[in-house]
Amino acid sequence: MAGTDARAIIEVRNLNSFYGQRQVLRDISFHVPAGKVTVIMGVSGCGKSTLLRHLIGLKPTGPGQIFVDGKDLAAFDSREMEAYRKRIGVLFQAGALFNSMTVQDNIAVPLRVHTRLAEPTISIMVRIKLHQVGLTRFGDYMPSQLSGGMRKRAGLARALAMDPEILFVDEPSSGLDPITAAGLDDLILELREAMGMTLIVVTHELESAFRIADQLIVLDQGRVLAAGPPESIRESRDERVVQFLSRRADERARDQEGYLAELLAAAGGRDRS
Ligand SMILES: Nc1ncnc2c1ncn2[C@@H]1O[C@H](COP(=O)(O)OP(=O)(O)OP(=O)(O)O)[C@@H](O)[C@H]1O
Repeated sequence: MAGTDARAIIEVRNLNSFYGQRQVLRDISFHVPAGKVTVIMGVSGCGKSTLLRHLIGLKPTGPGQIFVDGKDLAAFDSREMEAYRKRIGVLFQAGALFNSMTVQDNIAVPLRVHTRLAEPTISIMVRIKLHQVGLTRFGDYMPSQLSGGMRKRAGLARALAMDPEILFVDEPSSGLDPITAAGLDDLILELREAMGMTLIVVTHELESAFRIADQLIVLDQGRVLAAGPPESIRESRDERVVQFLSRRADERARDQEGYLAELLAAAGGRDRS
């Protein structure tokens, strides 16, 4: 298991996934070690977000299985699923904050929905989370008043509100400048160090992936291309892995929107000529 002796908290076994007739994940298998950072990476459209949706129980599995603490996620009854959802936190790509609420009210949402804690207790817990993500002074700000990096941190604070054992993070660095992105990576590592949290991070950012991962799962067209500790991926002689790593370096600054803009500019240029 990726060169680590940690217990597997999640095991994915021969998972396949479909949207209608279209297969997007093929025979995916890997372990998620407890208390470590597992990074799922790959180019856009390779199936990272779909895999994440399976792992958090938003998309039914099959064929194939996902085991949580040895128990098949597909066999969870509603009570077990609710218990699992309480054990996990999710930071979605866009942060998904409620724009009409202050940052502190956003963070309080899971506590108000899932617990019967009194308001003074909730207020203390919210302040702890704000402190944890470095936003102590920004509790009464509206999301629109925050920078992109601060919004991500606020989203992270909300994902941490219930003190999850497992935290899923979708594209932490997307839309952030490199320094802000590195700050978020440090925060992720701190959660592992200080809280012993299990983290599963989805990213297409090579640099960030290598900085934070204990284990890397590289997806390519819905299959696991390589899995293991970062050093074993970096040293891999598998031609497809080498190609993937070099291609990613070339494409670092070229996200989908940039690519589309280039195409449109090129088409515009042709029209004018
Ligand atoms: N709801 C859906 N219905 C149909 N096809 C979908 C749906 N969601 C994703 N897909 C397709 O499944 C494939 C995998 O998508 P997915 O979003 O999992 O990839 P990804 O690696 O997360 O991409 P990105 O980095 O761009 O988010 C893509 O071809 C996508 O078009």
